[in-house]
Amino acid sequence: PPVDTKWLEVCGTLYYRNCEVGIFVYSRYCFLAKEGASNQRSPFITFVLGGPGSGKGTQCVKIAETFGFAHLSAGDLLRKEMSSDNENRAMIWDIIKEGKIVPSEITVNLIRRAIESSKNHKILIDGFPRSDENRIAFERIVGVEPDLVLFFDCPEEEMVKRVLNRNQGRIDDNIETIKKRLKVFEKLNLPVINHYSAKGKVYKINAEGTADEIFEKVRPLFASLSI
Ligand SMILES: Nc1ncnc2c1ncn2[C@@H]1O[C@H](COP(=O)(O)OP(=O)(O)O)[C@@H](O)[C@H]1O
Ligand SMILES: Nc1ccn([C@@H]2O[C@H](COP(=O)(O)OP(=O)(O)O)[C@@H](O)[C@H]2O)c(=O)n1
Repeated sequence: PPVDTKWLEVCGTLYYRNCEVGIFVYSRYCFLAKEGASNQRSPFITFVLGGPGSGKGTQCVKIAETFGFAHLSAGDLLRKEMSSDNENRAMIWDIIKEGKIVPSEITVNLIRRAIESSKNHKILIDGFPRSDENRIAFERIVGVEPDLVLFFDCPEEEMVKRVLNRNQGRIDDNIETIKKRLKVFEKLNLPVINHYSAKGKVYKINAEGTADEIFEKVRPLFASLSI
């Protein structure tokens, strides 16, 4: 099992006082750690995709509330990184302002840490992967594939309208950046959806209508999962 250095120190100290006690405590620790590791359930991962403003975040909140999922938003993780003091903040700011895709290593590592620190094994990853490069980096770094991919299919005019009304003070919710984001979505994100469609993992939902109406189309899918 992974060794906790604090425990190693404790066992070392005990060992010097009384080697049998040290060995006993260490072997007991190893046994319990192994048991804990094998009891951990492997995560059930759902990628939630769709164009900017298609309603991914809104539906994720409802799924999380109703079905007990953890909601990890790639965009929120990047915005948090952008507003904290770190070496990547200026670069992330520039890329988001331009509607481009942040280097995969950065986003995947933020998601990996969020998955690791979540106690929930049912996880929604909202707004990721945005490109084949994102997808391949996730497979390499996190080492798993999604169990399910939700795709909110929404007409462009509706997405533009929603984003312009979002009113959250985001640097990318303006008409110039939205046009760029829509182009990036078509060029880089649709191939990811096609990749998972070919694997039979995509559940496509027409994202027109009210948020409640759309959730009624999402609900049966999650209600049918036995996880
Ligand atoms: N079905 C809907 N009809 C109208 N407005 C919506 C709908 N779903 C979400 N919105 C609003 O549109 C904006 C974008 O939704 P959001 O969930 O943030 O989309 P995304 O995460 O895909 O960018 C938000 O202001 C949200 O309140
Ligand atoms: N996997 C991701 C997700 C978001 N992003 C960046 O974050 C921006 C906002 O993403 P978001 O998912 O919060 O917003 P929407 O496109 O859903 O409105 C994107 O336009 C990208 O610039 C990224 O680079 N890589």
